[in-house]
Amino acid sequence: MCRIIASDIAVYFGERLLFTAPQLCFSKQDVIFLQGDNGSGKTTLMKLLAGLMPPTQGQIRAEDFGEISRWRKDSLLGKALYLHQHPYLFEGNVSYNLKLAQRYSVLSAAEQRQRMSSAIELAQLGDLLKANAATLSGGERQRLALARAWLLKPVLLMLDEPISNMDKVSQQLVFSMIEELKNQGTGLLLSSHQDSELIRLCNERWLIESQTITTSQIFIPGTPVELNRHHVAAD
Ligand SMILES: Nc1ncnc2c1ncn2[C@@H]1O[C@H](COP(=O)(O)OP(=O)(O)OP(=O)(O)O)[C@@H](O)[C@H]1O
Repeated sequence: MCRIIASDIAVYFGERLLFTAPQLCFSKQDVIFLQGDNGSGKTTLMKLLAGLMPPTQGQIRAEDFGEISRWRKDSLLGKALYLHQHPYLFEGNVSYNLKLAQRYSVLSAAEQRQRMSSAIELAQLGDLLKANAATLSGGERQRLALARAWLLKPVLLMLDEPISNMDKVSQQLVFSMIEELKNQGTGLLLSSHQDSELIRLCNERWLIESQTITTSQIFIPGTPVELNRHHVAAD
């Protein structure tokens, strides 16, 4: 099963310890709620798992992804997609942003077409296709960014505060897209600095508190619990 495993990691900025974590495992089909106060290190953890920065101590490795490309062979880059809470959009209109993202898709042409129309419908971007991305509201930007990720059908996706600062309508649209990604088997890591509706979708919680990351199961009534799913064979 595709997964990213962090072992005995610690992150320091200068002398300051941000957090430590003995063992974290983020697998396809996991839906994890990452909770911690502002400044506790949620974004930093996502950057580590995306391979955008290394931990100060410890090791992070990817398993079972196959070879994406030669230059990425030993790298975490490109394995878990990370969406920043203030997403970067390309200069141009909404349609251009979607088409540019699709260039990186490895799906068949038919599936790409199908995902493009479902992305536009689910994110309700139909009336905005010709709008300049720079003029979009915060909620519309988030919806466009999630639609771009949707096009790629990622194995693992990390969403940083995906429904913060959104009105109810945008929250509901994003919530539905996340739920749909979950149903399709995408592994999700969803961060929030507060209690959130998102936790209803999750089967695990990672909590950053007192500079330590702890993990616990979230038991959803009526859902079978898969035993030993977090057992990681020692190297
Ligand atoms: N490159 C860096 N150098 C020094 N300090 C940093 C660096 N990156 C992050 N920090 C600090 O680490 C802390 C954690 O930042 P991070 O963005 O990971 O927190 P967060 O939990 O995502 O916060 P929020 O909920 O406010 O988004 C902050 O105090 C931040 O200023």
